[in-house]
Amino acid sequence: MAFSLQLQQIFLLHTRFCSQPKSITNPLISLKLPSIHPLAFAQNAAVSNIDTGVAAIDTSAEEVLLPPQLKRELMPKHVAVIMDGNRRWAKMRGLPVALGYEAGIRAVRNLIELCGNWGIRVLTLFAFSSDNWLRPKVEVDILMSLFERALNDELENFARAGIRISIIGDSINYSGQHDVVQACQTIAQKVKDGIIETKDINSFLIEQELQTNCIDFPCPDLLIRTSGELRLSNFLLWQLAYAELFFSHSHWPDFGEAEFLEALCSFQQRQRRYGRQSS
Ligand SMILES: CC(C)=CCC/C(C)=C/CC/C(C)=C/COP(=O)(O)OP(=O)(O)O
Repeated sequence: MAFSLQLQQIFLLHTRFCSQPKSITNPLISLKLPSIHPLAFAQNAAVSNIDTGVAAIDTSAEEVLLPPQLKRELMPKHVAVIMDGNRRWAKMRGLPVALGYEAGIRAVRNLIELCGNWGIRVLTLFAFSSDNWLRPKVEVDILMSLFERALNDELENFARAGIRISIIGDSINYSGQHDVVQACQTIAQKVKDGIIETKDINSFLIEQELQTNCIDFPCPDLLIRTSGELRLSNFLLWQLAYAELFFSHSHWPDFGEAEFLEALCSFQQRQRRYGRQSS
């Protein structure tokens, strides 16, 4: 219950600070508009999307100061992160789990700042999945109260910075499979109501019905998962179709600037072919 109040606040923030591109016909093109600078913070089992059309943090390409290892023209527009290893980080130090998540939240703050500084427009964080409800109640409660506190603490700062947060998911939790299922249900209903015909169904239409529809979000270019796990765990299943994957051995609370830089350098060395032949 307390958490839904937060969601309400987030959506208020969303309505107030988000500046949407006008006359969008192709969502991918719309996100390249230089006047729109979305930075996203996906919360939930998924996170969200932060969009800033606000001059105060308009990090248009020319103004962004990048570390020398990175090439501006090869920067990802959207980074998605599975923030694994908070409990293990705490256990390794003989600390309670809650302190692992608190350290994880500090790593989130740091990453948001780095993305803002380096001109990455959208950041999506996998914070709580449908499967996470199966964890001991005490751990779920800890996570929920930390989300609530972190969002309460940060909302004003985000608003001031013009950062827009979108919560992705079915109420609090998120499942990539569920997102595809709900998109199919919406489309089936439109066919039933005679709004579209079966032959109109294509990947663009499905994308539009996803909770992360590409009008607000370009699909992630880069997925980072920490803590050495090599799985997608039901995260952004459709949207990660052409994402480059980077797996870090660091536990999430230890994922800082050096680790992010390593992931971005690795990303910039990839040859992205989107299913085409190599050149
Ligand atoms: C406001 C906001 C977005 C906060 C984010 C807080 C945060 C770091 C959440 C991570 C949640 C989570 C279920 C991680 C996965 O495993 P695990 O880390 O619980 O444990 P593991 O060591 O068993 O992988």
